[in-house]
Amino acid sequence: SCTTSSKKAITGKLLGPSFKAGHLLRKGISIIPTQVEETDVVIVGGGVSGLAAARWLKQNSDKEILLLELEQETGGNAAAGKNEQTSYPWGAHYLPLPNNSFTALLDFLHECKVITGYNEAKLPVYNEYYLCFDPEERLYINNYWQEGLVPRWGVPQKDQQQISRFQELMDELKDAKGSDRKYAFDIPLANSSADTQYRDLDKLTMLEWLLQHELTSEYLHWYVDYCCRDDFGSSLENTSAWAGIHYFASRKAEAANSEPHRVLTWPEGNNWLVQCLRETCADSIRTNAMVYNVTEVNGKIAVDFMDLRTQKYKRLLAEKCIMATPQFVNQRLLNNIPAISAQRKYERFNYVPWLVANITLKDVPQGKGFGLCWDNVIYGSKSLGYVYANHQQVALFPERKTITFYYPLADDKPAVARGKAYSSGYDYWQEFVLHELEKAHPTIREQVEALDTWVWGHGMICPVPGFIWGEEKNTSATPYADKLYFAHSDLSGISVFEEAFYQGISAAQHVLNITVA
Ligand SMILES: Cc1cc2nc3c(=O)[nH]c(=O)nc-3n(C[C@H](O)[C@H](O)[C@H](O)COP(=O)(O)OP(=O)(O)OC[C@H]3O[C@@H](n4cnc5c(N)ncnc54)[C@H](O)[C@@H]3O)c2cc1C
Repeated sequence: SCTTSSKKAITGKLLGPSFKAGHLLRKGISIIPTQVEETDVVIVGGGVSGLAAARWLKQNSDKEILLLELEQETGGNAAAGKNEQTSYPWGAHYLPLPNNSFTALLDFLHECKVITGYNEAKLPVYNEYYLCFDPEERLYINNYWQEGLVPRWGVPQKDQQQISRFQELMDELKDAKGSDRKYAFDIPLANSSADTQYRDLDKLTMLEWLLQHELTSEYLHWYVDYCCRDDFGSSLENTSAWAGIHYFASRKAEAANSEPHRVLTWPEGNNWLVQCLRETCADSIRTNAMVYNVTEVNGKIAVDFMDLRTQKYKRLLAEKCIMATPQFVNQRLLNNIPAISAQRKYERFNYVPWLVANITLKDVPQGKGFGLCWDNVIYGSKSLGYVYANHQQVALFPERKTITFYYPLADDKPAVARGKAYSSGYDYWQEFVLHELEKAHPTIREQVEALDTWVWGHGMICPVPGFIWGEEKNTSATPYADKLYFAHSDLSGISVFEEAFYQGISAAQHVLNITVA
């Protein structure tokens, strides 16, 4: 924690990923450790991608592996916290029902009993405790809470018609296939059609695409912009149209006991899934291990790290290594492999900063209209509203409620937004969050007891036009010398659990020389 405050009797802290480590890595460490250990495979980074790679190697080989994670806990962006009443997410909070073609993910969900079995039609049966309970979503619009997030309350007829036309276009694109017979939009996105008819949409912004289709309604624009901010932290103006459409057209789930649009969620968000992944490889994980240099020594990969607990420097020598770290980190770690540092460019890897707050209240004030839901969004606000963490608890009427507020800092260029975010203290963020929430709940301040904030300086990769199917990302994902592999969600270009999981598994398959299906 950085600072604490008791302003207005609301207690709170400002938290975030290890800032000191980032500073050390930017400055550079040139120490060559004398303490050396050997292993078969090293995985750098213990987010979803690194953990998915470790699980796969454990289950499909007898290789000795070691996973090095900078923070005290694994999980990366899918971090979670806890108060006396409930667990809550600091990052990722839900997983949409996956496509049934993504069998590796279904197998994992079966393993951790999120899927309890399959019906006669081979459709997955989902555990009812993890399917988001009703009521799922509401939107505060024209001074009223309406059910669902698509704007309707007080929305003029002509706008509603445009919204319907947009939804019809998305439904068509959901079924569309390219000349290679692959879906135009699929998850993992690497399985999507290579047909230029679709991939060329990556050259446009989502706003340009809407305008090309004469979709001009401000209500529709707000809704699509909200969806881009929710999934990518970016706005209509800087999201690739391919990525924006992917949000609506890539999901084709079918379940035995659920509507396809429902989501899987837990009070602690996707950290629940992280714990399941972690259990499969716990004995191979070393936390508080800050990797600062990865290089090639006598045909092996040398991974140098500092043990943050003992301040000792160590080297691991491995046959193979998976970098499950984002490229803005790899950029600092791979400088001593000339073939990599000379060839790779990172300018187009843009990471949007995010602000997340967890707020404990006596009660969420009731406004006019539909009651408290899991996801509560405010029309016209640049925040994503809030998620109600107690929603998935089975206990009724908790004494205190906890809500998680999300805000992507998408208005400035990422580096500028990051600078501002790092230089703002706790009091600034407390006021910022309360001000946003007051747009729907004018009396909320009186209810708040604790308000903690978390700044993600590099929250999410932003799919700016030309990035997803561009050269730069492709080059960064290419393995080096059959020894060094890359597996972070930024190499998909969109930051979601499914892509991180896919990246981890496909790197692990490459390590084992298995051709990826
Ligand atoms: C606010 C927010 C909300 C989100 N909500 C959702 C959601 O609801 N649903 C969803 O599917 N996705 C969501 N996401 C995205 C999701 O969290 C990510 O896609 C996914 O968890 C990323 O996993 P990863 O392994 O690719 O990367 P990361 O989580 O970035 O993992 C990288 C790991 O590497 C470690 N590391 C970094 N540097 C070093 C070093 N030098 N040495 C050792 N280790 C190092 C980091 O500490 C980290 O643990 C959200 C993201 C954010 C920021």
